Amino acid sequence: MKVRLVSVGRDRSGLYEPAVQEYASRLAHYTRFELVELPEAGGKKGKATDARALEADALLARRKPQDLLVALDERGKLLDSVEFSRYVGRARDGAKDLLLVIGGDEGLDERVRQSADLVLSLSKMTLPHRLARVVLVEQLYRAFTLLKGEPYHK
Ligand SMILES: C[S@@+](CC[C@H](N)C(=O)[O-])C[C@H]1O[C@@H](n2cnc3c(N)ncnc32)[C@H](O)[C@@H]1O
Repeated sequence: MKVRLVSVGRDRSGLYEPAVQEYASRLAHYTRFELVELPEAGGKKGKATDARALEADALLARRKPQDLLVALDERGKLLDSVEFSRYVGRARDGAKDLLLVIGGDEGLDERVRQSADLVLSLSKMTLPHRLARVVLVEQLYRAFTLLKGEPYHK
C-alpha cells in the first residue's frame, strides 16, 4: 500500500517540519509513504478563488486510479483514531492507495472536496496547514500501529 500526503505551501518557519519528518520515518516501517509539497499559487490578480483553482488542478493531477482521495477540511467528517485506522485498513485490504490532500492558506477548492472519497476534519477549529500536516502524519502512524495491534495507541 502507498500513502501520499500532498500539501500546498512550504513550512518556511521550520517549526513543524522536524515532527513531520520524525513521523514520516516511523511510518516508513509500515507502508510506502511519500510527502509532497506543492507551491502555493498566487492567482492572476492575487484572488483566492484563482489560487484555489490552480492548486486544485495541481492536486487532482496527482490522483491515480487506485487512489482513495482524502481531502482535509475542518468542515469534513470527524473520526476518532480507531475509526480512522479502520478506514486505512479497509483501503489497504481493498488494494487501494491513499492520497491525502491539505490545502494552502486559501483552503481547498470545492472541486477537490466534491471529488474526494472522504472529506476529513481533524477538528472543528481551523489549523494552520503546516500544523494540520503534523497532526495527520501522526494519526497515520497511529493508525498503522493500531492495525498491527501495537501498544502505541492508549
Ligand atoms: C489555513 S487552512 C485554510 C482555511 C481556509 N480558510 C478554508 O476555509 O479552508 C489550510 C488547510 O489546512 C487544512 N486544515 C486546517 N484546519 C483543519 C481541520 N480542522 N481539519 C482538517 N484540515 C484542516 C485544510 O486542508 C485547509 O485547506
